[in-house]
Amino acid sequence: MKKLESRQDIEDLVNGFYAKVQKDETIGFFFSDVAKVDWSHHLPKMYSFWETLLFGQISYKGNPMAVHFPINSEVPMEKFHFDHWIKLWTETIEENFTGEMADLAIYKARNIANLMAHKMEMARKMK
Ligand code: HEM
Repeated sequence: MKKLESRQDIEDLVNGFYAKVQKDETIGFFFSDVAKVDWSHHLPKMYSFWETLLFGQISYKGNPMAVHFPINSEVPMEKFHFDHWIKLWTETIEENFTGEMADLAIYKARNIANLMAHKMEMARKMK
């Protein structure tokens, strides 16, 4: 199987992941109904986000946590949503890629998702 090693690989991975997300019954509605995501903006942002995290190519400058708070105040983003997000991400990687970078992409996503789940829960408690 292929190593995760180029910008093109990241684009393929991100496209594959969000194709799953869009038709997913557990988390798809956050994108289509709650945030009404413009995919032509969101996807390139996610390519850069992952390129920055994995290859240290600083192409993403943003605050990945911040955009999720307004979504969370409309519809609670619960731990099980994040667990499901991780499941889809891990599946997409394992179906297409192998090697250290692929493992790192799973590891980093899991850390961020867990932190994000915690922050969303805290934000709901502060209300
Ligand atoms: C259930 C879990 C998640 C849901 C439903 C979700 C949903 C969304 C939505 C709807 C947006 C678009 C916001 C907008 O443009 O208005 C977004 C942006 C984003 N998400 Fe998530 N997300 C989840 C988990 C994650 C995780 C685990 C990560 C990181 C590993 C992540 C990283 C990002 C980044 C980098 C952006 C773009 C931020 C920017 O605009 O600079 N998300 N997310």
